Amino acid sequence: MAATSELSPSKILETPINAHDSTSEPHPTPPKSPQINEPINDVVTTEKRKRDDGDGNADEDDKPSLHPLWKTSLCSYFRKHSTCSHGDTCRYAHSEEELRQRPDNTWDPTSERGKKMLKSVTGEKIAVKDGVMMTELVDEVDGDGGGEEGFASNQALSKCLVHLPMKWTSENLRTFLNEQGIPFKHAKTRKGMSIGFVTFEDEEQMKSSAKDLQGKQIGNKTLEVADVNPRSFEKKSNSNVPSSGTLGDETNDDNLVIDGSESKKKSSREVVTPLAHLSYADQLEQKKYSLMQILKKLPRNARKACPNGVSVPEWILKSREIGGLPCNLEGIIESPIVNGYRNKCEFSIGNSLEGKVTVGFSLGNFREGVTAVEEPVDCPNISTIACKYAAIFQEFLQHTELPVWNRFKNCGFWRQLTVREGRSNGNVVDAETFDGIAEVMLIVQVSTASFDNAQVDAEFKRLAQAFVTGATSHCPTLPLTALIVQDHQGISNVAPSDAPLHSLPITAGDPERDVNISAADVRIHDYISNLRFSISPTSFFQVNTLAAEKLYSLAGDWACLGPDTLLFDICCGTGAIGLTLAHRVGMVIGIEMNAAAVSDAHKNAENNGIKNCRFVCSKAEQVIGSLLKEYLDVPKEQVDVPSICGSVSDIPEDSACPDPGNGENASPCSENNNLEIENEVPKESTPENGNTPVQQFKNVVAIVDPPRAGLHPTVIKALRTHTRLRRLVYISCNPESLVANAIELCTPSPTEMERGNKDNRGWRRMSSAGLARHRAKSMPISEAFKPVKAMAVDLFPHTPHCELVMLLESNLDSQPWYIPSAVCIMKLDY
Ligand SMILES: C[S@@+](CC[C@H](N)C(=O)[O-])C[C@H]1O[C@@H](n2cnc3c(N)ncnc32)[C@H](O)[C@@H]1O
Repeated sequence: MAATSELSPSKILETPINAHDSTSEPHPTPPKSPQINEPINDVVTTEKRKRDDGDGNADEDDKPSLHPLWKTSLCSYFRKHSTCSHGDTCRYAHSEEELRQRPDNTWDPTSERGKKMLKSVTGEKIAVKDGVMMTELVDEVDGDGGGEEGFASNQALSKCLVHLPMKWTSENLRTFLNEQGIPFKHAKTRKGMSIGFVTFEDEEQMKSSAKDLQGKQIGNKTLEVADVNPRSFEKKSNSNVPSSGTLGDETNDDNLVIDGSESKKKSSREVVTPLAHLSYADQLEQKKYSLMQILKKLPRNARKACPNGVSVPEWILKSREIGGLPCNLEGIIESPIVNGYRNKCEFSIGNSLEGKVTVGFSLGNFREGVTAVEEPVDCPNISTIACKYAAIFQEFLQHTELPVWNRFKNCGFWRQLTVREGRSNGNVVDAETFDGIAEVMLIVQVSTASFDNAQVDAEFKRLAQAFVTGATSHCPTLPLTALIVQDHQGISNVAPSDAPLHSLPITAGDPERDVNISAADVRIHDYISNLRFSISPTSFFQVNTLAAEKLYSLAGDWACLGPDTLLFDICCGTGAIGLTLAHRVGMVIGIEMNAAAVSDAHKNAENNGIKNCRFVCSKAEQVIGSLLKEYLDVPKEQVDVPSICGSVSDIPEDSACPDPGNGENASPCSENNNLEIENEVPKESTPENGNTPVQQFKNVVAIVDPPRAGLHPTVIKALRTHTRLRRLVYISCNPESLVANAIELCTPSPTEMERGNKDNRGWRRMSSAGLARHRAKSMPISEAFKPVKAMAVDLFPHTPHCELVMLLESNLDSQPWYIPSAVCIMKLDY
């Protein structure tokens, strides 16, 4: 990879990107060098590819000018024909062995390794290629009985097995070892994790068994064997071993670190900012390439899902001319700042590989056996201020009497630190002086259950004092606006939005200022497009404010807004999109399930003097139908738009629809948010009282910006089937779910509905695209959208993530089946 980072940006941009996939044949001509912010579609022609690598005979190491993507994709021509006229000089790999890893550490998604990786990512199981780095107390390994002596007393004769099937019990593991003829003394698994612990009779048995087990296949998983070492650092007196009953029965000798090979260990920089070793131009190139690979799934899957007897839409046919893409990917908008841009950082708390209680980033996935936390050293996306507060907190934790959360035992006290920053208007943050960062909110997540109130209160006082002293003793003084404690008992650190919050006084004993503001009133502020935004502790706000400004204005431009426009801002958070675009439309309806964010949105409208917005607090799937009906289902004579069959709210919520492919609900929601419609802004502009007659909105647009899982099927169905909604701007930080949702939105309807197509069995094993194809079949007959254009906006420099924006439009007249009366009959049929 050294050659990659040495390449100059201009070199990269002059070098063609391989974007041909297994469906494009014969060999495509590589596109003219794509420039940042220019269309980057690779045109497929019948010409042969030109070589760009001289005679192609030199060793890879001797080729500093090689494209970073050299041999990082499999040659589709070779795959199909088992031959390729370029032979060894082909820039695409002819075998899995020849295939190189991409600079962002991913593999060609069509390769075996790529598929494996994709599977593990979509199933939320991040592969442990980084080794096992468990630094927590693991003496009580299993809860499923066995009655055996724990292995803690035999650490020297124990090994940790990684990549076991998650569901295996200790009995499964023991059966497996017996079947494989592996002798052992004890064997246990850990519930909810893919690791197990095996203790052997003696060293010789351990060595030979470890050798036999290493690399064994269990299903599609490859077993890894890691060491279990006593944590010598724990032998010293450790103030983090609690005096309370929760962890108090541990002896220091029971503290273990399970450790993979040295060579595999990663730094927090590599984990958090895996692209940081590339120049920014190269990073953008990487992201475009990855996005293109994902976007190609849209026409492929929509074609597959296209019903028999219905002609394949033009956009799918044309996709071959643009390298298999669904529409032009118009480029990628750079982030205005690339370093220290994050205004929100969540720091884990755990033991470092050296055993020190550390506030920083986890080096991997807990379920896969990685618990080590390392300081946020050299992570260029993290602001200096956030690192300073992490360091202050880490120092505090060295002397606290309360224990750090233990993920094995689900007990402990200190769990997580979140640092949120607010800028002053128009300021680009200066990493050294903190100029531009006007406010900081610290949120410390704890679990107070089973701890003595008096002790907890005393610790909170010391904590507040530590932050105040740390902030004021720094030169220049660090801003500190609020200190919040979030009390959360759950297994993972992801707390529900209604987890109790308490505000701690941070006034350094100044009685004048020593009033405790209620946590519900605590906000920090930031600016987008000159509007001031209030942000509550749990409200979503884009982490890169300056880049978000570009994202929102792009979405507004593509939405074709005007005074006649009714804009639905779906998943609106604090109202950022709707409010920044409110001056360009007649009215905004924002929908958001987080009550604190909706309250922020109201405040933000009021504080910025915006009167044409209404914010509704609910899950979008629960209100989208009734809102569309309320605003759009007006008598025919009032609206100059063909109307098919009335309201989507007539469509029952699809309770039979499975959850998104990852097994999670599309929208986790705290119970108290459901279906509550909060006060509207402004009251007098709602249609019920007639001040804003609904017929004035000739143009109806939705901008959706859902969480990573994408939109709920009910929302997709409502957006697609409402005849007045013809333009949809989809913003997503997860292009996979955008593509999956777009498959449902863009696949043509059959001429008549298939009956009994609700068999969702097996959806858990489906890819998100497969599931979308399946769902597309049960979409009521309706006009499909078509992808018009797409553009990326880089909100996350140094990481593989990127926001993707896609414009989808529908054109009712172009549908051959569109005969209003006939359609109505079909709909009734449905
Ligand atoms: C990616 S954020 C976008 C927020 C906002 N558009 C912005 O740019 O700041 C997604 C938002 O969707 C909200 N959300 C998640 N599921 C939802 C649902 N089912 N209905 C409504 N809002 C939802 C989250 O609370 C979060 O505020």
